[in-house]
Amino acid sequence: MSSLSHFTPLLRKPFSISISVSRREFLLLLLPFCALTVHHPPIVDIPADDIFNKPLEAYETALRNHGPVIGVRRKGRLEYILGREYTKYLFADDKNLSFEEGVATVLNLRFILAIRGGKFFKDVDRLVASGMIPRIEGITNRIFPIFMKHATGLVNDGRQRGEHVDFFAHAHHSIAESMLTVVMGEQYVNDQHLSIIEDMAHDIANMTGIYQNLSYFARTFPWLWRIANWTRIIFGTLLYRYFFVLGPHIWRELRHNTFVPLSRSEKEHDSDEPLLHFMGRMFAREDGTVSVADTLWSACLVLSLIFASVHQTAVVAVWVMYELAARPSYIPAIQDELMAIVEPQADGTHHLSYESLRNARYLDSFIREVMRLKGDTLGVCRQTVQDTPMGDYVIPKGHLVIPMASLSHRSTEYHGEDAELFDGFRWVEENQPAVMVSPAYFPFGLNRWACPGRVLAVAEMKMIALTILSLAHPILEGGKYTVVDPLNITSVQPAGKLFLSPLAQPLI
Ligand code: HEM
Repeated sequence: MSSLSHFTPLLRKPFSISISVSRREFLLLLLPFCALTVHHPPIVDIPADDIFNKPLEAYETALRNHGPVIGVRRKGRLEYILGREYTKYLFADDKNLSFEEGVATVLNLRFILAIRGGKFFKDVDRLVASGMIPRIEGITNRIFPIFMKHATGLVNDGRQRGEHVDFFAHAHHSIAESMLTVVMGEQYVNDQHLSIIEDMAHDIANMTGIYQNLSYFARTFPWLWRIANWTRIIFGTLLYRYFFVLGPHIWRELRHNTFVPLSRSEKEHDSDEPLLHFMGRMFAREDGTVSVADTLWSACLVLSLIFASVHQTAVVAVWVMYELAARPSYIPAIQDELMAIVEPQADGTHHLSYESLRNARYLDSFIREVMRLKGDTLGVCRQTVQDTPMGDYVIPKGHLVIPMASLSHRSTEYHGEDAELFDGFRWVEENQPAVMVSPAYFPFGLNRWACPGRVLAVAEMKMIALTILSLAHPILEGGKYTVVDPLNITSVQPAGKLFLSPLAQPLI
């Protein structure tokens, strides 16, 4: 019997977080004294085919049969998977379970932790949380016309060709242009820069292994695949295009201007300031200049921001549009809502401000329901930085720990008896917007490291959906789509032929 097992009944009770965490700390103190008898979680062998083709059933069955903490080997790595009851501990315990270590491991970016005192994630977080989100009103005003322009082009294109549209390319392109505008300013938006941003977002997605599950070679020889992939991307897109083409502009903006350091600046919320100038203020020295090292670092931060913001939002926007097309009965209420919130302008055009997007409650609820039920399995993760007690077990240091999202997102204890049922408007009266995370709903993560860009992400998804619905009716061939990578729902868009049937009279 485990020497820790006499604590087990206590840990199984539904303690408040503060009590349970202190118990876990107590257990940690005991660890050195009972190191010889600690129990590691059972290692469960799940065939690779099941992991990649039906992960939800495979992992849920394994957790049901072997307990709520199990070890599973995937792509040559031993990972620990948690059932619903332990998920909240994972998010609460920032000391033992590191977000930065975990994400760096999963994205194949461990070297980033060794640079600049390991401040990479904190800097990106600050950029988004302080440089973008406080300016969300101004940002929305600047980028809404971009979404409207591309939606009009897409619907016209679909009509002229009489064919289905590439909705992922549309979402990716619109978001990339928006981000280029927000990060560098309107004057830098041109076809060449846009194609670099788009290719970079795509390549980094590739580099981090997002499409790895889809390739037999990558799944079977992960190390060889990583080396080949990295070499191609670093010497191709990254150096040749990003650093040599966009790099000089970033250099000029940061090195040829002087900035009032953020600590002294009075205009904290200048809504028209490109993010690059916010970076200038963030890294400005006392004399207002930005050092060479900080300029190069800023170029890297821009790169990671492009990846974090473009790819995933585009993928989830596809999920939302495909679900709307697959469930057309929800569309009239969302179109009515659009008519109620849209702001007619003096020049005859229509605008959607951040405030009006916030009032799109039916669409917001629909987005939340899509994100809850689209089938997330192993999405967010942490890595143990020391041996970490979890229930009856101790998870050894240096391993990824991943909550099984479906067990929380579809839990009847959290969401009621009809938890599995898709009810697109269930959140309208509940007052739980799509950005509000909890142990019951964490597609944007939870607690300290919850996605800092989720307010912008949801606003962009709303702009993408509403601009299309104002012009056309989305129809999926056969009324269905297929899930391409069931293990990577959030990062790989579903497949299906989407047609946009133009409305007789555009709504806006
Ligand atoms: C639908 C789109 C998006 C989804 C589903 C998403 C999801 C996530 C998730 C799950 C995490 C990790 C949270 C955790 O482990 O607790 C994360 C982190 C992060 N996200 Fe997002 N995200 C989205 C869009 C965005 C956008 C638009 C931005 C930037 C404007 C952004 C910036 C970041 C950053 C910088 C982090 C790192 C964590 C931090 O710095 O605190 N994300 N996101």
